[in-house]
Amino acid sequence: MFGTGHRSAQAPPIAHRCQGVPAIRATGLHKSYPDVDAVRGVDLTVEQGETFGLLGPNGAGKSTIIAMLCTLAVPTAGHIEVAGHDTRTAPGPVRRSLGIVFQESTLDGELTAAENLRFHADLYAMPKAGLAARIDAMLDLAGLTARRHHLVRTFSGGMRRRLEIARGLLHRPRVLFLDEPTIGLDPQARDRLWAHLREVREREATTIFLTTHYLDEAERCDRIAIVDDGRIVAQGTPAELKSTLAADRIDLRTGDDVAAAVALRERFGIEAVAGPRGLRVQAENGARLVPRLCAGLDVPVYEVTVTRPSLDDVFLHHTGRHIRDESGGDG
Ligand SMILES: Nc1ncnc2c1ncn2[C@@H]1O[C@H](COP(=O)(O)OP(=O)(O)OP(=O)(O)O)[C@@H](O)[C@H]1O
Repeated sequence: MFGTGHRSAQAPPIAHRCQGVPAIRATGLHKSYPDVDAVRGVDLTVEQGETFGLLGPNGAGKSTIIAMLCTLAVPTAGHIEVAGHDTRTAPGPVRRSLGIVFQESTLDGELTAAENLRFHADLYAMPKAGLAARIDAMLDLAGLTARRHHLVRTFSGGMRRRLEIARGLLHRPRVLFLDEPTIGLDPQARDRLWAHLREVREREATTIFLTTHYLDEAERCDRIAIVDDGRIVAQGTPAELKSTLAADRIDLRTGDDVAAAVALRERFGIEAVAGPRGLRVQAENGARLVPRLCAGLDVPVYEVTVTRPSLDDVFLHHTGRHIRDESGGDG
């Protein structure tokens, strides 16, 4: 289990005290198993206070990357620093600097919410002074003050996840790692969890590093790395990544798609393909083009939709595949 922490339970969030050192710096990460090279040359830097997401389909290597960053897996090659500590030479300080929320719950259902937190405090040898107040604060952050004496086995999936986050934060880590934090939650519970993560970030000043295969969750991160087949294929803010794809998608429902396709080719030099609603074309500045397109077609146009590039388009651009086809995730 993770090592002991001897900071005062009342100390301010350490993220305020160590400006300048990246929360995470990983270079040349590789992880090979006998049958598969799960991670094949990953470099990433996460600044303090960022919410950073690894986006990728199932099997892309996200959990393996997070496991190496958390010292739970030893890299085959490469170098990692968490909060300035080397995971190979200083695993203890690294472990004290991080909190982890795994995909599978590791709470004890036969203990109450408060008992689960106290158990964690014992594991981390947190000092008794200020501990009760810290537990109160974490239960308040999780919205579970009224349920503090209830057995965890009576909690909903969302409540458990919030309690796990509270537990991960109890010892004031500099980085909170979350592996697929919303897996198994319904859309409302997912939304509530994201609101919760925003509050965590504001109140605790913690760097948040998460994995997801949901495009809408990746959109909520400050920066993301898109992972496929053990490699990072693109990295940046969601807006930056989407801006690298110039073309918008325009879907047209017309009175005569064949005639419209001919007119688009002859008058605008645009090749249309069959789309879900009729015709689909790709073009820069779709919103500006639409009035000209409609005026230039001799057939009735019943419906036009312009869609800006999505992170799925970015994934498609870099890998030739849709992320949601493989993950069953949303769009
Ligand atoms: N302990 C292990 N032994 C052997 N192969 C493994 C091990 N852990 C992961 N792998 C393999 O490494 C590859 C990457 O798996 P990983 O779990 O990191 O992907 P992921 O992106 O997190 O996917 P998921 O979202 O399904 O967890 C997969 O091919 C997986 O089968």
